[in-house]
Amino acid sequence: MVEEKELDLVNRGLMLPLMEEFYTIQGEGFHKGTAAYFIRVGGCDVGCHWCDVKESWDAEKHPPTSIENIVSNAAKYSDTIVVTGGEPLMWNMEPLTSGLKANKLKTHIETSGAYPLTGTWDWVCLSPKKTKLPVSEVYEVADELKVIVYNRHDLVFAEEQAAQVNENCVLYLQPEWSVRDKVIPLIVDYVMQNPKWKVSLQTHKYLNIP
Ligand SMILES: C[S@@+](CC[C@H](N)C(=O)[O-])C[C@H]1O[C@@H](n2cnc3c(N)ncnc32)[C@H](O)[C@@H]1O
Ligand SMILES: Nc1nc2[nH]cc(C(=O)O)c2c(=O)[nH]1
Ligand code: SF4
Ligand SMILES: [Mg+2]
Repeated sequence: MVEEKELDLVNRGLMLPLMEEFYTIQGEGFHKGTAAYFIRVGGCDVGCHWCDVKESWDAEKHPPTSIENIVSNAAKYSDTIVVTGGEPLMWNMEPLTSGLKANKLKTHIETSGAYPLTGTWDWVCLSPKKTKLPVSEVYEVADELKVIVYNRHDLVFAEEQAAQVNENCVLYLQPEWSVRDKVIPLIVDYVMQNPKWKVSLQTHKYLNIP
């Protein structure tokens, strides 16, 4: 019975399968270098073969946690909260972001955009994936587009995705970590030839922080 009730609360976004939460420095994209509290929500079915957090995929491995607990923890650490996963938009983000906003916290999301947008966001980082493309409403609100480059074709994909975001969206190419030595030269050349793009690195991995 308890489990059924929890399932209902998770389905409504009042509890979330919480994988981990940690205070660190945003390593990637527009807000790189900014201290932020990360909330990593379990569950993802997008299936990127190079995903650096595959342990997040199975939501059932992560304990349903009440958003009151998540919010009160977050508020102790930072005024900037990054919600990531897993794919956070698999869940109803409205209760979590309402709670964060009630505490005057800035809400940022890292998402593949593969599910409809829920929640209230100060910053949306859209990282689209070929295996499960973003829904149109996420292209409309994205503040930054961050395309992961694993091979040359990802530069073609990046342009296709850039054609769909709003005009104020900041454009980033980020090397896939395991092939960084091979793709960084491609990205550097491409950005110099196409300066509407910027380079994003996973700087937390160079800094040896979470
Ligand atoms: C783990 S994902 C979680 C959020 C969401 N599922 C998404 O993909 O945007 C967080 C960010 O890390 C990026 N990422 C994941 N694995 C990576 C890797 N091996 N190299 C570079 N970036 C990676 C994703 O593209 C995304 O921008
Ligand atoms: N420091 C740090 N910055 C990040 N930016 C996006 C991350 C993510 O996994 O969503 C991430 C992460 O895992 N750590
Ligand atoms: S969408 Fe994000 S969490 Fe899901 S597999 Fe891809 S990188 Fe990993
Ligand atoms: Mg990460």
